[in-house]
Amino acid sequence: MSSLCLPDSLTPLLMHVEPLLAAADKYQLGEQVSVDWSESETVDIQFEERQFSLVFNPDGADITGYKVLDQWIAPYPSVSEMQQLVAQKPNLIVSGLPTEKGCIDIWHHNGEARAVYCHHAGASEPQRAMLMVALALDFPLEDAVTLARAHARGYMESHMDGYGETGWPMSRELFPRALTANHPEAEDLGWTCKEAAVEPFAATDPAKLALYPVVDSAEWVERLLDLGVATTQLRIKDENDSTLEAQIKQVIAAGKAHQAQVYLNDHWQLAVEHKAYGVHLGQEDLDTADLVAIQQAGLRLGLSTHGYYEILRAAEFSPSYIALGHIFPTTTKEMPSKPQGVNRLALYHKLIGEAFPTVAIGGIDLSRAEKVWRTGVNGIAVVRAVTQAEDPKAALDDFNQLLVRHEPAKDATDAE
Ligand SMILES: Cc1ncc(COP(=O)(O)OP(=O)(O)O)c(N)n1
Ligand SMILES: Cc1ncsc1CCOP(=O)(O)O
Ligand SMILES: [Mg+2]
Repeated sequence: MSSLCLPDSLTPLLMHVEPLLAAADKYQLGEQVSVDWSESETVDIQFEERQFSLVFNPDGADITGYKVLDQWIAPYPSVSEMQQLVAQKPNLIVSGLPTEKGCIDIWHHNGEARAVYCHHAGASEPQRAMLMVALALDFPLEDAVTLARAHARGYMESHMDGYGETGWPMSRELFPRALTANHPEAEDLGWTCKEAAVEPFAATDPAKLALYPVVDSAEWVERLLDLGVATTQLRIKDENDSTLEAQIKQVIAAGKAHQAQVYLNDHWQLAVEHKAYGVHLGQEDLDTADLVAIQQAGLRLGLSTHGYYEILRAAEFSPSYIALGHIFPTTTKEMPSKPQGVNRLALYHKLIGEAFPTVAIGGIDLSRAEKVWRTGVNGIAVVRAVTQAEDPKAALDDFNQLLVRHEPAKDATDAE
């Protein structure tokens, strides 16, 4: 159970908060949230042991908790000025800053500013309501900001032409775009990007993604390919492994011989050098890897994501697939984020739609595979379910029997 306590002055927002909590309940997106109000000046949110506050446009300089600036009077500050300010102030959220052609939301992430941008801001009260609700449901800040903008737009559209979404935002058109070098307006906006713009990556065959074992040796890759696995990944985390390059060359050759999709985790330079089928990279790698070199070499790219904003950011790079995780607790990798669960996964898959193939990963075994598959994802990536199976061949057979599409993927979010 978490709680959301509003100051008296914000109680009119309850008419927006309550339907959102009902939608979160319907789609089982988090714990129950109790709502209250008080004479405090701040919005107070408690989630398990974590307690924090939020204040909109405070007069005084010193408040604890997030400080949200969402009321703007011309002349507006410049985007670059706000980018620099937010980079210095971890608790500052710049919300709906008007720009020449739209509006921008900016927040702090690990010493820098991140942003989403769109052309129509939507309605401000639903935007505030979603920000608070998403935080109370324990979405990370970047997802709360992103959802808030999508909901503001959905609400506004539904009141203008009846075609928007007043419940939980789902369709991609409502969501803002992550501001990266690939956004055609980034430069005109004055937004400084670390990454370079990149062309779309080569396609992967989604039909071959269904079962996607991730393993830590060339021996395992070859064993799986011999057993008919169509997509796999070599994931060697030891940078000092003296056999790394030899194993990489071995799996690339084996993948070609079997006409299989063999991805390499992390080691993109060696992947480019030896002309691998594809590379899998994490969010942090996006800041350092040379995506242009990977794309120009014709390699496929899979990207890890852990929530709404990261999905929107990944989409900007037009990867070959988007991985969504971790879905369930896992002991294979230490995860900084929380398990997403199948219900959030269903929404992420729906958001991505047909734009990119999707792969779910993290804690998936045979007993959980069916409900993951029903979300409509194109692939299920597993480590222990195969590598620790008593009989890996039997495990592959069991997965393969399950991971078949008999009919068009049902939309799990429409299920009552
Ligand atoms: C299919 C797939 N999805 C996610 C990951 C995780 O990648 P990353 O976030 O880069 O973490 P490491 O695997 O490098 O620890 C993956 N490897 N494959
Ligand atoms: C590499 C990785 N990335 C997110 S979860 C994960 C590990 C998944 O392993 P398992 O299938 O054993 O839970
Ligand atoms: Mg990685």
